[in-house]
Order: sequence, then structure tokens, then C-alpha cells
Amino acid sequence: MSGIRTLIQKKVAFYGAGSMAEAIARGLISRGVLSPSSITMMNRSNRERLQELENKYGVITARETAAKEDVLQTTDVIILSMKPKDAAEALRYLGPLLSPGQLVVSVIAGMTIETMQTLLGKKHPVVRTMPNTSSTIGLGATGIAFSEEVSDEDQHLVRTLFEAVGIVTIVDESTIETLTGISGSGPAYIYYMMEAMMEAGVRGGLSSEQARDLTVQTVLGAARMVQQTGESPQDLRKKVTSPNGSTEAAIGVLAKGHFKETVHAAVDRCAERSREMGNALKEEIN
Ligand SMILES: NC(=O)C1=CN([C@@H]2O[C@H](COP(=O)(O)OP(=O)(O)OC[C@H]3O[C@@H](n4cnc5c(N)ncnc54)[C@H](OP(=O)(O)O)[C@@H]3O)[C@@H](O)[C@H]2O)C=CC1
Ligand SMILES: O=C(O)[C@@H]1CCC=N1
Repeated sequence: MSGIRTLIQKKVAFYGAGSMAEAIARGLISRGVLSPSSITMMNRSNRERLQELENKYGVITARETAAKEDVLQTTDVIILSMKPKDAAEALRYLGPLLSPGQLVVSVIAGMTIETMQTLLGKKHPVVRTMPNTSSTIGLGATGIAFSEEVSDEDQHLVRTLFEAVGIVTIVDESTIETLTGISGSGPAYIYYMMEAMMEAGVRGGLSSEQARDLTVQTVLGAARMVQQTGESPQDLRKKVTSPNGSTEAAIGVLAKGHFKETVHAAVDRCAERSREMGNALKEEIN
């Protein structure tokens, strides 16, 4: 890939090399925003996983402790992408290695800016984000909250990184748990709905391939209709729903099952769970 002009001339390290790190790295590389040689990925111990990422994307990986330390001390942007339960230990380790010019960006659900800075042991510039796995194909939706210490230039850099893999919205940190309930975890709700529609199709006699194709196109078409017509989902729903017709009958069943209330409760519970995970991290400080 050397010789190909990329948008950002910065070194980025993923500290944690799981699904979310892969989704963002893959999106950044395929969109030409970062070259694979500007990306280092590292994890705790799974060497096979690092080999897989090297083979798939040509990224650099750091395996030995000395190599990891070197990356953490020198890389422009460090993206914290481990599970919340592993974050406290990782941040405590990272804090003393950081120098002032480096930027720390977290994708970790629940972990507040205050907790990050306390665990790092200083008011280092940090960014709290909530992306989603659709970043893999450039259709992600990421919420971003900056700590006061993040410069305008670094705010622009982070925006550019995440805009390369989807849409970005800058939010007040107080709303990021709700945002997690909508867009961070949201893809899973849509997949769950799709699973149910496909199962129902097969139960009614369609082949699994037919049920899959029809469901996928229906979800895709419905999302695109909202995006491209500018009409509200409610108005678009009414256009599908003939008086006393089949859609009205189906919506009636969903309403009887408290569909909207159930979705609201799911989003609320997701946000609450994010806060619980954040509080568990806060407790680790004391
Ligand atoms: N998946 C999703 O849809 C989304 C996830 N997130 C957030 O992304 C984060 C990661 O989630 P996900 O990718 O699903 O998780 P995964 O379990 O897929 O990956 C976690 C990674 O972190 C690594 N890790 C754990 N501890 C350390 C450590 N001390 N030092 C370095 N690496 C470490 C693991 O390495 P090893 O395997 O060697 O232990 C693994 O590579 C979570 O905090 C989650 O809240 C945010 C938005 C969406
Ligand atoms: O389930 C989780 O905790 C993470 C956060 C958002 C999506 N996955």
C-alpha cells in the first residue's frame, strides 16, 4: 500500500484488537484514510488473532511487552478498545507511558472522561466515543464527547477518523449512554428483528434464502426511504398501511405486544447498563 496517498498522516494504535477495533481499522483502510502501515493493533495475549489481522489487512501488530510499550509511548492516537472490565488495568498501565502530544480515544461503553483521566493519573486529553460495528462498511454512526483538554486540531482529527467510517455526531457526554442505546447497540436490535422476520418467512413456506433476501432488502429499502425521501417513519408507515388491510392487522399485533414500549424499555435498559458498567469502573478507582 506504500505510495498510495492517504488522508491522515498519523500513527494510530488500537489497544485491544477485537470486533470493534477490527471494524474501525478495516473501514479506515478500505476508505484510504490510513495506510495499513500507520495502524498498529495489539491485545493482551491472543497471538493467533494478531496474526489473522496482519494477514487480512497488512496492519502492524505488537506482541511483546517491550514492543507494546514502545507503541504506547510513541503513537499519535491510541484507541482504547478493550472490554470495560479490562479497562482500569490497561489505563493505569498506559498513564505513565503517555507524553503530552498523544491523544487517547476510547470506544469503551460506560467509561466516563473523568474515570479515564483519574485512571491515567493526569488530565490528559481524552475523547469518549460510541461507534458501532457498521463502521466496517463505512456506514457507522459514532457519538463523540471531548474532554476540555482536547485541542481544536485533535477534535478535527478525531472527527475525520470517524467520519471516514460513517456519520459522526458531537454530543454532550451526559447523553452518550442514551446514544449507546440507539446507535451503539442498535444494530443488534435490527438483527434481532431480522432474525424473527426470516424465521416467520421460513415457517410460512419460503426458502431460507428467499426469506433472507426479502428481509434484507426490506430493511435496506425502509432505511433508505427514510433517508432519501425526508419523510418521517410515521408518515411512511401510514403509506404502507391500508385501512383494514394486512399491515394494519400486523401493526395491531405489534401494538398489542407493546412493541414501542418494549423498544423504549430496551433503549433505557441499555443506557442504564452502560451507566452500571461505568460505575463499576469508577469503583475500581477507590
Ligand atoms: N462490539 C460492538 O458492537 C461495540 C463495542 N464497543 C466497545 O468496544 C470495546 C471492545 O468491544 P469488542 O471489540 O466487542 O470486544 P472484544 O472482546 O471483541 O475485544 C476485546 C479486545 O481487548 C483486548 N484486551 C483485553 N485486555 C487488554 C489489555 N489489558 N491490553 C490490551 N488489550 C486487551 C482483548 O485481547 P485478548 O483477546 O488477547 O484478551 C481483545 O483483543 C468494548 O469496551 C465495548 O464497550 C463500542 C461500540 C460497539
Ligand atoms: O454490548 C456492549 O456492551 C457494547 C456497547 C455497544 C455495543 N456493544
